[in-house]
Order: sequence, then structure tokens, then C-alpha cells
Amino acid sequence: MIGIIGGGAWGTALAQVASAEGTREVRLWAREEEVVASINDAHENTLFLPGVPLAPSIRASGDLGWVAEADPLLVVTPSQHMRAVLAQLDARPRHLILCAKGIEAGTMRLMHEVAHEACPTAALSVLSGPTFAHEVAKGLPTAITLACEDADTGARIAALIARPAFRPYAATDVVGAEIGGAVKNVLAIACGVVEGRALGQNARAALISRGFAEMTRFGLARGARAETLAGLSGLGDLVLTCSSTSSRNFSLGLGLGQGKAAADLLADRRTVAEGAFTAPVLRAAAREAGVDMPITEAVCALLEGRMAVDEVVDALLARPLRAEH
Ligand SMILES: NC(=O)c1ccc[n+]([C@@H]2O[C@H](COP(=O)([O-])OP(=O)(O)OC[C@H]3O[C@@H](n4cnc5c(N)ncnc54)[C@H](O)[C@@H]3O)[C@@H](O)[C@H]2O)c1
Ligand SMILES: O=P(O)(O)OC[C@H](O)CO
Repeated sequence: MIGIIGGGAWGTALAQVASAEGTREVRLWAREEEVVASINDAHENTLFLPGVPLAPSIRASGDLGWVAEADPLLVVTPSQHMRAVLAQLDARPRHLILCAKGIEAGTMRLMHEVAHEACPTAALSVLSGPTFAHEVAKGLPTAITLACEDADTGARIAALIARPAFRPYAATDVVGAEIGGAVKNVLAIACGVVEGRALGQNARAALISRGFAEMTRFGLARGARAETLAGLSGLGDLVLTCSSTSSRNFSLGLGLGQGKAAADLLADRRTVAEGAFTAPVLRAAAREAGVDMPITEAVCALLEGRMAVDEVVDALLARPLRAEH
């Protein structure tokens, strides 16, 4: 039996994968009664993943204790809420598969660091890669990184969650997998701005490349491996999220590029655009580590309403010429 903590789009899609075409029992915890009712009664998450039929073997509840009887547990809350939710789990040893992409505000902790503090007895993996929930839930082909410091455990978890069209690649670089997923959300906002301000496809390609350079500088400074950052959870997810309005982060940037205020775009959002929360904490962490992240700084200036789009673009273009590597 597999448990899912979080009934948003991604938790629901992962529940569908974990159900193994309805042959495996899956318990899903959701905050919203409407989500619990629609999954149990209509086998659909009408709030966060409408239009995708779900296996009847997925049962939802607002009772976290009931869901936490399952092992492993996939943790799919937004990153800023993960600590509070995990703090409600009992202390038994279990395996947590962390699926949120972000850095905790205030502490600058990556998700595995937060999970270790909240659940010291748990074994941890990170699941991250280029994965739009609606495509995964429909069974479209997807590859993803499953990072676990213990290679044998990682291989076991990868085999457990793999499906014919859902292909986890095992890795041991947990830090690298997490940094790729967190940083790409910030860069996707920047790519959305390029689209919204109609700056062209050359600019978007430049931004993806220079953004990847930023991700790599920051990742290496935090102990990530270069090959992880160049893999599914880094470059792979960066390319996906920087190319499509299916991305909530890209869409947020699109609105900023069209001149809308961040506060208006973020107000009353039901779905999460993680990059808006990660950007300021990433900037703080980069400054602390002495890592230059001009695109991240630019995204922060836009989110904070301190600069207009054209000012930000002019400032980026006016940076001194430098060697590419
Ligand atoms: N949607 C995707 O395609 C996708 C893919 C890969 C990873 N992710 C990551 O998964 C995580 C969850 O995203 P999602 O897309 O499932 O969410 P979502 O935007 O579909 O839904 C929002 C979720 O936030 C939850 N939430 C809101 N306030 C909360 C609180 N105080 N405590 C706990 N939960 C709260 C809601 O219950 C809901 O589950 C994010 O970190 C996201 O980056 C999403
Ligand atoms: O919609 P986004 O921008 O949160 O992106 C979803 C996933 O992270 C893509 O891999």
C-alpha cells in the first residue's frame, strides 16, 4: 500500500501512477473536503486535476494518520507547507519520497533537510523531473529522477513506482535533484516574462542557457553534482517548464511580462507557483554563498514590484561582457 500526502494536481497524478492501473491500494491525504469527496465518489479530483478519471483503488481522506499507515509515503504538499504537515506524522520509521520543488523560506533548507528535521527516523528519497501532472495522470511517457543516498534503497523505490510509461532513473545525488527542481521554477518565471513581453525565441534560448549556468553555479556551491544538474531533474525540467503555458511558473512570468502586477497575479491563487516563494530565498542563499545569479535577482525585482520589465531587461543586457564559462 502506498500513501500520498497532498491532493493537488501532482499528488493526484502520482496516486494514479502508484495505483498501478488500479491493482494497488493507494491512500491519499487531502486538505480540502471537496477533493476527498470527489476522489472517493466520482474518482476524479475536480478541484486540481479535472477531467482525468482516477482508479477506484485510490481512496482519499482528511485523516493523515490513516494515510500514514501506508509505507512508503509520497510527500506532495507545496514546499512551504511541508514541514508543518510532516510534523503531524507519528515517529515510526518509514520511507518518505519527497516530491515538492522548492527551498523553505526563512531557513533556506532544501526539502530533504526539512524532512530530516521533521521526521528524523524516516529514510528519504527525492522524486523530481520534467513532469506535468496532467500528462502523467493520462499515462503519457515520462522520465524522472529518483534520488536516494542509499543506491540499493533507491533502486527498490524506483522499481516500486515504475510503470511502463513512467520511468524513474535512480541517482544518489539528493542535493542536486532538489536544487534543479527548485531553481528551474524561478527561471521559468523569467522565461514567461520573455514570452509575455514578446522578446523573441533567441532571448528565451539565451535565458535557458544562462539560467542553466546560474543553476549549475549555485548547485555546485551547495554540493550538487554537475551530471545531476544536467539530467532530468535539472536541465530536463528547466527545458519543459521554460517552454509551456502548462507551467504555472511560466504563466506567472507571462503575466508579469504583459505588465500585470505580481500581487494581482498571485492573489487568490488556488494552485501553487513555487518559483514565487523560492526566488527570494534562492537570492538570499546565493548571496550568502557568493554565487552570482542575475536572472534570479531580476525575477525578485519583478515579483517585488521594484522594477518594470523593460528596466530589468535593460539591466541584464547592460551587464559587462564576460567569458561564457
Ligand atoms: N503540478 C505539477 O505538474 C507538478 C509536477 C511536479 C512537481 N510538482 C510539485 O508538487 C508540489 C505540489 O504541487 P501541486 O501541483 O500538486 O499543487 P496544486 O497547485 O495542484 O494544488 C495546491 C496544493 O497546495 C495544498 N495546500 C495549500 N495550502 C496548504 C497548506 N497550508 N498546507 C498543506 N497543503 C496546502 C492544497 O491542498 C493543494 O494540494 C509543488 O511543490 C510542485 O512544484 C508539481
Ligand atoms: O506548473 P509548474 O511550473 O509548477 O511545473 C510543474 C512541474 O514542476 C514540471 O516538471
